[in-house]
Amino acid sequence: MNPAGHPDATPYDALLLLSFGGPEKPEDVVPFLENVTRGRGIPRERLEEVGQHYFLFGGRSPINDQNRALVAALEKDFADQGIDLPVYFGNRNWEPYLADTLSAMAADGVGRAAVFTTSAYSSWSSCRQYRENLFDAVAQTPGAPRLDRLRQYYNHPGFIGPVVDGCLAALGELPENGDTARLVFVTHSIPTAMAETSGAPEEARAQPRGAYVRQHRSAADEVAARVRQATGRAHRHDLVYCSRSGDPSTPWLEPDVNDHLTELASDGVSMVVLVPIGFVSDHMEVIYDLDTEAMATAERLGITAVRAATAGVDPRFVAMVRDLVLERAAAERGEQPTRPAVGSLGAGPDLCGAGCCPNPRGPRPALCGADS
Ligand SMILES: CC1=C(CCC(=O)O)c2cc3nc(cc4[nH]c(cc5[nH]c(cc1n2)c(C)c5CCC(=O)O)c(CCC(=O)O)c4C)C(CCC(=O)O)=C3C
Ligand SMILES: [Fe+2]
Repeated sequence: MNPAGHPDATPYDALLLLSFGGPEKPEDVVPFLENVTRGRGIPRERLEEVGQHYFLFGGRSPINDQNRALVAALEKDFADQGIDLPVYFGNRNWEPYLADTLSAMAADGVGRAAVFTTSAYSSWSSCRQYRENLFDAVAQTPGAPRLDRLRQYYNHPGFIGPVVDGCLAALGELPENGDTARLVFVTHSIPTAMAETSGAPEEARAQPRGAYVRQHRSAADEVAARVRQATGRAHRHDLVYCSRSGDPSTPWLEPDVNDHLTELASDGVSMVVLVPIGFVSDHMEVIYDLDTEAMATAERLGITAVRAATAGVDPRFVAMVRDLVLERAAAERGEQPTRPAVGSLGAGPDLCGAGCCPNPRGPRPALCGADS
């Protein structure tokens, strides 16, 4: 608490919401895809296919609107709590670009900011890549603020709670309250080599499957256990993948959600809840890859499927962001804050471990690590 009795966000002057970005009109789609895939060796056919997903939705991804809604919810939450902290928004791949946001922060006199990313898990793609982008954007911005990326939150109760309620609501929409439904947890596939090297190197040696899969399993197990507690029924659950990209000859995490549904149908499963455990809002991977493609697969197979809600702007998720800011602020002041985490993996570190989640194309400087 500060002298006015409000929670103390010292030493921070601002919060930066950092996200992926998405196109907002048809003319944006191709340049957006070029931004995302520059130097990534993604085959032309895959790009054309993904472009079609965006055009199916009028060339507009919902992700930026969802992030603007999160910014507004955070501003209101901070105001209600008496926390005087402006909230900025920047993206890796589309407007508002991170570097432009940092310039605006510098112009506003922001000296130090906490950074919350809309990506909850460890891997190069979902964590270190964001930190590399932070390094690059700071390097090109005169007077850029000092930035502290907030810790991973895949196992924070403010994330798990809304996902559990999303599952319960989805079960309620199924016949017989979904009593025989399978919980199918879905996340973004990544190359298996990237999954294996995700997390800190010493962690990877102890647990060779990598932090990305381990963290998802932990979150999925925790959600399933809480659903069981609430319903009194044990639903079997699986972790599967969507949105595979890249060169078809490179192995990526499997099974794909559509293949898995086919497998479930042949095992006689007739009801499924799709749980987008890897995503925090209903962006294109959710509304196309799950709501459009996987739902069509389920229908073709005679499976009744419902998709569980993502955290979005659930008040517990918004409060989680506030708590992570205050927790880190306290730690930076030399205090020992409590660090909420559910499941067996514990709260992640404030600074990513040295050499964690290596870039498949070779080392690049990154902010917010023990070796930065
Ligand atoms: C782990 C992960 C997350 C979750 C964590 C996080 O959120 O960061 C995520 C999120 C997202 N991915 C998104 C969009 C795309 N991802 C692509 C390509 C790729 N994703 C990858 C991984 C991930 N991606 C990877 C390894 C590639 C291959 C290229 C590369 O090595 O980087 C491509 C290229 C076309 C294609 O799919 O091939 C697009 C268009 C959007 C925006 C959605 C919207 O617009 O609403 C979001 C939130
Ligand atoms: Fe992606």
